[in-house]
Amino acid sequence: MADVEKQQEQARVDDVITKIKSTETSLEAKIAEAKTDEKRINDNFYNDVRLNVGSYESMMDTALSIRQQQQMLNERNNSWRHSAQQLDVLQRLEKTPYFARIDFKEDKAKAAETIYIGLSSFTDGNDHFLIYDWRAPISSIYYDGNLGRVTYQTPDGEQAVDIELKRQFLIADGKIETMFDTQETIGDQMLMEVLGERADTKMKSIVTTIQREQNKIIRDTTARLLFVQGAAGSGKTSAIMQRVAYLLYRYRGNLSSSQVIMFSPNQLFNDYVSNVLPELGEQNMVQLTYYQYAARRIPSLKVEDLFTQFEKNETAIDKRINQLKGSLAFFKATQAYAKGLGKTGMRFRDIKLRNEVFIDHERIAKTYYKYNANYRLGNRLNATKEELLKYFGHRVDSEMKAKWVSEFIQNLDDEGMRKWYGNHPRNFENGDKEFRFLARRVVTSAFDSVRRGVVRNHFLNIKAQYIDFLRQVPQYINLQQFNLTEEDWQLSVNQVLAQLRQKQITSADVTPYLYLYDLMTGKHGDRDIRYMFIDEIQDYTPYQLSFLKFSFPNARFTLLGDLNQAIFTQESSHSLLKELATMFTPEETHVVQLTQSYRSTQQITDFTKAILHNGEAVNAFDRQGELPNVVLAQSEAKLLSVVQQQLALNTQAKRVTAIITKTLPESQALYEQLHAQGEKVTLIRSENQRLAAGTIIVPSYLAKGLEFDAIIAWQVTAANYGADDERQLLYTIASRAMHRLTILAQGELSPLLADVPTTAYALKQLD
Ligand SMILES: Nc1ncnc2c1ncn2[C@@H]1O[C@H](COP(=O)(O)OP(=O)(O)OP(=O)(O)O)[C@@H](O)[C@H]1O
Repeated sequence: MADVEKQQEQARVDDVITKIKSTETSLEAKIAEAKTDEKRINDNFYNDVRLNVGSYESMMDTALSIRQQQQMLNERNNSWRHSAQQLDVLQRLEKTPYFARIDFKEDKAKAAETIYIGLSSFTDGNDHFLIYDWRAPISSIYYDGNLGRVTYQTPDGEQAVDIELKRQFLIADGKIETMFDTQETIGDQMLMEVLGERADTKMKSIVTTIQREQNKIIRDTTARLLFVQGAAGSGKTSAIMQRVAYLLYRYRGNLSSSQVIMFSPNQLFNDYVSNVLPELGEQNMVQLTYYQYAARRIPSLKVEDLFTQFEKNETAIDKRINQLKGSLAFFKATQAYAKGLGKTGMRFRDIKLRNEVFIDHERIAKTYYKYNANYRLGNRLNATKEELLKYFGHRVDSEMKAKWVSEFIQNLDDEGMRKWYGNHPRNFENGDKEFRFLARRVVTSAFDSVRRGVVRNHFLNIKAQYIDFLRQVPQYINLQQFNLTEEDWQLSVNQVLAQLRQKQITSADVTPYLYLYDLMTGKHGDRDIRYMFIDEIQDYTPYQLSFLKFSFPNARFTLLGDLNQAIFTQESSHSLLKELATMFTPEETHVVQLTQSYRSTQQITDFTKAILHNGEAVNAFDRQGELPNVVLAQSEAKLLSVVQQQLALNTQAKRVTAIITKTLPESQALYEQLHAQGEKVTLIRSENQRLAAGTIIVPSYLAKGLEFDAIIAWQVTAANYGADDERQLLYTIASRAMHRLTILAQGELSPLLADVPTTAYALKQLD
């Protein structure tokens, strides 16, 4: 491109940066002022507040004045925080003001308009846009169209324009490093440059190179359920991070990041993606794992964690039972059972006070079932609680006459009196009234655990109820359909009972347990959450998804997954899609399939996709690299030296390596050995760790969703990956590699690699 043109563009960049800097200066002044203001209010807080606690009226006055001061403080605080956020964005813009330019015509007869697109919009003093936010409606044409006629969505409907020029820039520290005009949607050149970079311990945003299909996901605002099936490395996770940023922009003022939740596969992954939104100038949404969500709701039980779930040995019957417990049929059975509880069968516990029955379960049951059969469980429960509290009140009244109460009050010293009166004024009409006041306080306090028990539903016996439900499941579900006998089933219920007695619950039981409890108590879920994102959807059961839909009734769902990578639900993952289809109506469901894989070189993608049988489509991106290596050795010592050699090679090529083992004990053992040899490696043993820079060793189930320059897959043997249901796991492991893949096995290689063409890898057999 002509140098003149580059100079002109650079001159514009310089001009925009000068304007950005000047806006920064005025923002800084504004922030300083708001902060000083805040400090002044804070310092004078108690001088400015009228403190008067003499009478009730003057106390109200004081409270009001405190509230006013508080409000003033909050306003100042908000204002400088908002400005600080703006400043943060400007500081980013100052380094890279924009990455694209588009020239287009709305009308053939008119002159072309030029816009520049960057991380955020920026206007000059006259409200003239110097930079358009990448999320603005018009910016969509950068991602969507080729040159020529294109249309884009605006809040007022579709708009058509003719694109005459599309120019991309790489600007660093205010200097244009490269710029080129492109015919493509987003030039391959730019994408190639980005993809050739090294992996990082933190995910990066893809804002400059979003692909057309991804743009569809990012900007979809009409679906209630947006389902994305995407091959490994096709940018599902990247696209949802961008989508959150988009939604926060599109609904600014009406949607806050706290109304957006993302369920992710593990904590390590949360840490991995934690920089993307801040990089885009937005706050992170709420991120949690399903385990955290469930465990937080039942603090009294120990919920089976990821490690146990993955490493336990399940029998074929266990697997079928879990499949049943994850099905929609089981979800419906829970509903049907709960409905039946409106007539009979609710289990109640006595409410006790110091080991004595205070309200016995029969009284509770009688109260509960005296209401009309049409009453919903939640209303029935509330009415019961009201009634029980009334009864509690009567018991307090009669207890006030007890001898211990008058003795207690008579023996109170001044300090004790003060405590029982609290803030209550002591102007009683007569001594009798005063005594009754104190007696009520004393008795209510003595009975307080009973009142709390009523309010907090302690008289419900959820454990017994859940077991009762499980026992009755054969009445609702045909066990034969799940290839189970009545005996298999009842034996499994005994196991659940034993676990509950030890205050434990498996991941297969925790969701039905919570759902049953919610139905019993009439809980309606969290209505505040507007958007739910679930990544790695293939590891969820239809039951869990239905439960999440119930728990977040006002949320729109974006579900992302790769049916090729189901590591917990394996064979049932393909029926998931069918079951999903029944959860939302077809009109409100959008399905997008991403088949292009961006993460890995063509050689790695071709190798990994050959591991799959009847898999979902995967297309390699044309980025060339080495063939994957497969090395076989007879002894572990030999294999270990191969690891060391490969690590040295990778380091030399400035590639960071992750060694992935199947299980945690294997990771630990390998770590010990490498460590003893003086290798610098970090063992990732729990999801609560952070990803370290340098070589890491990680068990397979923690590597979900992550990516690394180079992968060494340890012990890909027939013993470790022999069964067909480990195919998806092996695929997941291998597809983490961006540039290099090494597969190692001692003895017999996994038969799951048998169908990979021998031309797709380099084989070395050591003796
Ligand atoms: N449009 C894009 N521009 C640049 N890089 C991209 C683009 N799309 C994806 N990538 C890169 O490809 C890699 C894989 O993306 P991502 O992790 O989002 O894929 P995924 O579909 O979630 O993968 P998996 O299911 O295997 O975990 C990342 O390095 C990401 O930055």
